[in-house]
Amino acid sequence: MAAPMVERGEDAFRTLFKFYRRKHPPPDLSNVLDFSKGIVCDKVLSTNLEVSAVSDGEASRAGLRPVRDWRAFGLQGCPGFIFIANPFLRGSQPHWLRRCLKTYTQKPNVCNLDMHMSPNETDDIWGKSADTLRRVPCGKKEPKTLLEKLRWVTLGYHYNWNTKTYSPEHHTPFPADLQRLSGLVAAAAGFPGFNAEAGILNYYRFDSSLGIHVDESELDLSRPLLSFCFGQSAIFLLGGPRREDPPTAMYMHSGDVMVMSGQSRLLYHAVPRILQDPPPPCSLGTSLSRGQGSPERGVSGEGGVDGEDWAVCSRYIQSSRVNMTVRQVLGPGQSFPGVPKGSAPDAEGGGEGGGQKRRRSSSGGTESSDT
Ligand SMILES: O=C(O)CCC(=O)C(=O)O
Ligand SMILES: [Fe+2]
Repeated sequence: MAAPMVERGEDAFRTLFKFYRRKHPPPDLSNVLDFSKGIVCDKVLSTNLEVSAVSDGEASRAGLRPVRDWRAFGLQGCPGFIFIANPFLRGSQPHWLRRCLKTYTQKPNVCNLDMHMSPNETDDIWGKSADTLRRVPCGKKEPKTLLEKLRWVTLGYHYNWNTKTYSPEHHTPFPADLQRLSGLVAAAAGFPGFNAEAGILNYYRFDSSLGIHVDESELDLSRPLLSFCFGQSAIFLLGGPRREDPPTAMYMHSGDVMVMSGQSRLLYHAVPRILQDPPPPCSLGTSLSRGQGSPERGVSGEGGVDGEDWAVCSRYIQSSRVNMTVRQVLGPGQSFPGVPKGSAPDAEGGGEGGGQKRRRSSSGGTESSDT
């Protein structure tokens, strides 16, 4: 069945969300835009980047190709929306994926499991899951590991899913490497001086989705929102400024990056589906693999992902998708209401000191039918 005709009407977004989420019969994906194929229709526009804003060396140290080689697109009717089709160097996605699974899951970062488990139980999610993930063959029924139960992690200014706010009291250092990566992508997109202050990492399984929402909790909405995806492909729906506006459906493949800025910063969006069999070209098989036989491209001197860690990452990602959204919360010189200027905590985070429905419930994050 073809995608339903979307009308400007109350339920246009909801109708398409349900259409793409449906399992039986599987939805017709022929209307889903695939930026990895380039400019395939007049809705897709080419976008110029600030090629000289990022040196090749800086890009390479963050695991990115030279900016002149990035393929960036815009969308008719969505000014400020930039889709960058996998700008990562071959072999650098495993590095970032391992950061999402092994490092950013550590305290003092906050995750959904903290809502109903003791700090002791959630203090080493990777360590408590790795052996099982390495050992148990795919398809074998075993109790879920903590990594498989993980739905979201927050970084920097920790998003409060209940009040939908950030606060100066709940802040921990933002990971310096992710801050650098975000600064480079933002600069290439025309936003020099981007200061990554908050991150929401979403961990999706095949039955997860992220409900229709708009990200408006940041105090300075003139700064872009960046989104990085790893793992299984997903369908992303980008709507309009009103909740009921009909959305455009697009694939997000592993390595793809989105920048939501300008008018598109406040567009409604959702992730109705994670795809089990990504359509070709499947970026998982090529760009996310460590590239057998080829030298590993390390990032910032981190070196490659060793075999033991890769066994865990690759097993996990066979049935998962990880998305990082990075936000600047405060504008330059801005402070939280009631907090005198200059008293905000250090958001730079010199080290690693270190919530789908985004119908955000108390536990927030992605929703899946098994939680
Ligand atoms: O997973 C995605 O691609 C979207 C995530 C998102 O919209 C969010 O975290 O606000
Ligand atoms: Fe969002």
